[in-house]
Amino acid sequence: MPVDLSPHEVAAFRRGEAPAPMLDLIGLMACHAIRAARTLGLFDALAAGPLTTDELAAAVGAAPDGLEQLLGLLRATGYVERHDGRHANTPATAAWLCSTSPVDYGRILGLWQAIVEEQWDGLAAAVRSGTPAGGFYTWLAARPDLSSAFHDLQRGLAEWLAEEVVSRVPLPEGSKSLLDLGGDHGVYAEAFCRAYPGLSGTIVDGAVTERSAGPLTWRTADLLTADLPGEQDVTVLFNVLHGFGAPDAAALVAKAAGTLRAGGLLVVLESLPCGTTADLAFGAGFSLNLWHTQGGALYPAETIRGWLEAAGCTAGPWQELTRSPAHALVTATKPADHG
Ligand SMILES: C[S@@+](CC[C@H](N)C(=O)[O-])C[C@H]1O[C@@H](n2cnc3c(N)ncnc32)[C@H](O)[C@@H]1O
Repeated sequence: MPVDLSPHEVAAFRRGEAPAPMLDLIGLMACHAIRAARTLGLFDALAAGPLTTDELAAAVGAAPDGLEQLLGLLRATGYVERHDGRHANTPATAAWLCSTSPVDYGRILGLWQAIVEEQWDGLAAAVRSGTPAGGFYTWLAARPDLSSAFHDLQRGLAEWLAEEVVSRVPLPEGSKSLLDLGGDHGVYAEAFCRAYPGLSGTIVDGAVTERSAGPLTWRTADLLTADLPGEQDVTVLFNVLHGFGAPDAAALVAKAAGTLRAGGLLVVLESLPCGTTADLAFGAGFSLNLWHTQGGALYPAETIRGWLEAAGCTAGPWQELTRSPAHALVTATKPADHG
C-alpha cells in the first residue's frame, strides 16, 4: 500500500519540492518485499495471530535480523503493524495477500512484476520507433506458472462477473448457439448455457486444449485467420479487443458480426478507461502494457461502437458493470436484412 502521506507532504511532492519518483521507488521496493514475504510464508504465518520477531522467524524459518528489516519496510508501507512487540497483518494484507484471502492479489502482483520486469524491456525503443515488442502470449506460454496465474486471473474475474453479465444480456428467444471468441476458460459461455437450457457454446481461443464438456466445445484457433462457424444466435468478444491493434480489432468485430444469423446478438465486454483515480492510473499502465506487449490498447467506448456500426450492427448503450465499474458491455444486433 502506498505510504500514508500527510497533506503537507503531498503538497511538497506536488510542488516539486520533494522528489516524486521517490514514492515510485518505495512502491518498487514494496513489491519486492511482498514477494519475499510471500515466498517465506510470512503473511500466512501471521494470519493465525500476532507473533514476536523470534516466533515469526521460527515459524517461517528465517534469521531474525533480516526478518526485522523486511518487517520494517512492510510496516512502513502498510502491510504489517506492530503492537506490544508483536507483528500482525493489517486488514489490507488479510484481505488481499494471504493464501486464504478471498482474492489472492499477491499472485496477480507476481504476474505483473514479471511482465513489467521482462516484457517492458525495450519500451523506449518501441515508443521511439512506434513498433511494439509484441509476443505476449508466446512469452506467457513459455512460463507455466505465470500462464496459470494469468488464466486463473481471467477465470476468477469471469466467475465474479458472469452472473451480472448474463442478467444484463437477454438472449433472443429460442437461442441455440453461442460463440465465445477468445473465451479461454468458458465461464461466460457456461453461465449463459445454465441460464438458457437448449443453448450450446463454442469457445474459440488460441490458448485452449480442444475438448467438450456438456453443452460446451473448445476449439483451438487464431481468431484472425480461423474459419468461424456461422448462423450463431449470439457471439461474444469479452476482454479480447484490447489485445489487438485498432485495424485488427475492427476487422475482428466485422468477422464476429459475420458469424451471426440475421437478428443475432454481438456482445462486447471491455475494460474502459474510467473509474476511480486508482482505476485510471492502473488503466493507463494496462493500456501501455497492451500496446507494448500485444499491439493493443484500452479503446474508448465510442471507438468500439464505431466498429460495431461499421460492421452493420445496431449497438445499444454501454452498460457499466456494478460489480466492476472499470468493465462495461455493449450489445449490438445484426439487422434482419443484413448480409
Ligand atoms: C484477456 S483474455 C480474456 C478471456 C475471456 N474472454 C474473459 O473475458 O475472461 C484474452 C483471451 O484471448 C485469447 N486470444 C488472444 N489473442 C488471440 C488470437 N489471436 N487468437 C485466438 N485467441 C486469442 C487469449 O488466449 C486469451 O485467452
